[in-house]
Amino acid sequence: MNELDSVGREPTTREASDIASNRPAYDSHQARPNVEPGGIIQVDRVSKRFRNTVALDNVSLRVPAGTVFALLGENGAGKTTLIRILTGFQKPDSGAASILGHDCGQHSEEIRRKIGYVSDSPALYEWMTPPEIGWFVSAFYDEGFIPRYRELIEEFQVPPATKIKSMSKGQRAKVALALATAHDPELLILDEPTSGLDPMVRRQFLESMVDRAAAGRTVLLSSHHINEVERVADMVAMIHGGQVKLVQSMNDLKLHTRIVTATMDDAHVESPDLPGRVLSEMNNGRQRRWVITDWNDAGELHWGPDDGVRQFHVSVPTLEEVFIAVCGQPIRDEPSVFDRRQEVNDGHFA
Ligand SMILES: Nc1ncnc2c1ncn2[C@@H]1O[C@H](COP(=O)(O)OP(=O)(O)OP(=O)(O)O)[C@@H](O)[C@H]1O
Repeated sequence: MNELDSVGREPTTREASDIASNRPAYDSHQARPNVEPGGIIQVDRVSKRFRNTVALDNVSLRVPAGTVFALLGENGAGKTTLIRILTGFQKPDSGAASILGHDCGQHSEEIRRKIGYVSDSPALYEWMTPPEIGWFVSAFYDEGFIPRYRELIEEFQVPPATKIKSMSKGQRAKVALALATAHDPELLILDEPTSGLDPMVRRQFLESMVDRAAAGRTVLLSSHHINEVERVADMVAMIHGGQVKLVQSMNDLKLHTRIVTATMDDAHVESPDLPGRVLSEMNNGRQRRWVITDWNDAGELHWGPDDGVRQFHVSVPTLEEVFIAVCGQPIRDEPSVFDRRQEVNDGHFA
């Protein structure tokens, strides 16, 4: 048994299944295979500056096939700039990016034909109805496009006779998603896809992303909704001030990230060694708090009076707590519904 703690509490495997059981019904993390990094998207040392603003600073990323990969960052972090570079709408100042082996700057048309892309404010022909716009866009794709598009429009319950200009934001978003996915792209890129949508429509969007990944497709999604990312993403890249601060699979985050809090004997005691990499440290007199990644399961804490530790406690952080530790500030979002911090380790000394 792979126990972490000093008092014989739950092993990591149990903890992972407990976490999964708190997930909403549409979450299919457990059903999906572990995908090895393959690099359907490759970003190498990309930088982009707008006058005095550094939008991207030496960003490198690999997005494995068959995953929902989330770019998580606060407003202005650089998410849209990265997506615009990937889709060829913007050129990097330096570095290189490729999708499905095609250079994003040189082969943007080829890339756009192969992928699906929904921007944060999709531009649709206002005077057209859903069938008309579908017919128009189908000219760029094979004959399978129209039947799949019809299916999606029906599934999303979009009113077929209503012109785009008379549609609600959610209905327009559904049309945009149907247009972006009817050619069954290997890669779907979504920039803030659920922003401004009502909960039902958001849920449908999230479900469809998870379904796509389950079918082996890849979804790159930009978001500052931590709770949504936590529910649907397989991997997350935390972006702050144009820099990628952390890239990790959600599984690894849960298994190998911990918060350790300790009360020391006195304020001057040196912090003891920790089995992992410290993301953040809070030192407030006798109270210490560390957010740690690369937590080594074998590295049980055996702290005691000899270490100057009076008592300590180990728990699994929420994604938001990891984000704050990594990026140094909270992300503006509604409270996470996936607040499932669990105690996995504590020890008390008289
Ligand atoms: N065309 C532009 N001209 C000048 N500055 C820009 C331009 N595009 C982006 N920026 C700046 O680059 C930085 C990154 O912007 P970006 O839109 O990529 O962030 P974001 O993470 O997508 O934010 P949000 O979540 O608010 O959409 C911001 O400071 C932004 O003001």
